Amino acid sequence: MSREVLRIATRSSPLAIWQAEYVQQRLESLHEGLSVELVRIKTQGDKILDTPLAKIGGKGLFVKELEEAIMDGRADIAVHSMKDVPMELPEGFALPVICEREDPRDAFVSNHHDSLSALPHGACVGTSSLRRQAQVQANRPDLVVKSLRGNVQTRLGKLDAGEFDAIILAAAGLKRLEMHERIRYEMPPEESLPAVGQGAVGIECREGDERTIALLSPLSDVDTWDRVVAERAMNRRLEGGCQVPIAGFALLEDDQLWLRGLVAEENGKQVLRAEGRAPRERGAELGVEIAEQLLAQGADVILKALYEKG
Ligand SMILES: NCc1[nH]cc(CCC(=O)O)c1CC(=O)O
Repeated sequence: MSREVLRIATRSSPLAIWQAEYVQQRLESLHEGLSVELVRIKTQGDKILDTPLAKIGGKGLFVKELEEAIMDGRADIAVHSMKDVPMELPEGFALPVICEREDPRDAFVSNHHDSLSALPHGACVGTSSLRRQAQVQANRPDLVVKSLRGNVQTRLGKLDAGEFDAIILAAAGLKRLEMHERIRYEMPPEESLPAVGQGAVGIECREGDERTIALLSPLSDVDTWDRVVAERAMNRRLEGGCQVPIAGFALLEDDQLWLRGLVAEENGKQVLRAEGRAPRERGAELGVEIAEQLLAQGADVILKALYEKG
């Protein structure tokens, strides 16, 4: 009997490879006789490193080229950071599984300073995320935020070379790559509300590919799913691309979802916040409700101004 094969399309950054290998190992240990292979793809988003992501088409860029590999038969599934997955999938694709979430918080990384509040006046912080930038500037208007792109290793290298006094990265990436010791502290959600889907890995496949969906389904984590559904419903209602200063973070407490949302001006001058609770099976409605609270406070004006600026 020939071995059954499943191919995973993945970006070729170390973090993407870690995530793909995690899915590979889980699938192979769950399904005896299944052989899982990685198809590494160097996406435009990984190649163009000198331009802010927002200017070259946003994070959707990371996802699209993996979808093409599924469509033309080079791969059966794609493994993504949920943070990078656009709110609407193209026709013909499904995202049936979200795996258990790693630490969703942002991490403060610095060689000389303990925290954001301990940074000297006028210090330089590296991040390319408008969401992180806005929250840094809201807390510390005196700091200078400079663009920082590249994979996790590249970003740490720039910090070590002295280009920044501190940088902010996803804690999940550092923990997965066994670089926990670089984290000075995990920023509490009150200080840096995480991005929608941060720390969660999702698996995409062809719509209607029931054989693949059946193989994947044991990897699904229902708590993560319910949380990310609420966060993404909020983002969808805000029509937020990924390159906008929007944060959304849900927790489960006794089967109740608690969703916090934020929309900000990138200079941090205006920060809108909303939060609410709902039974876990009503995450989609809760997301819409929090988005509407933000819109009523003026989120639409902030977001429109951003899109017009381009
Ligand atoms: N924007 C790129 C990206 N996409 C996912 C992660 C981290 C891992 C995750 O959120 O699951 C990162 C790096 C970062 O934000 O520092």
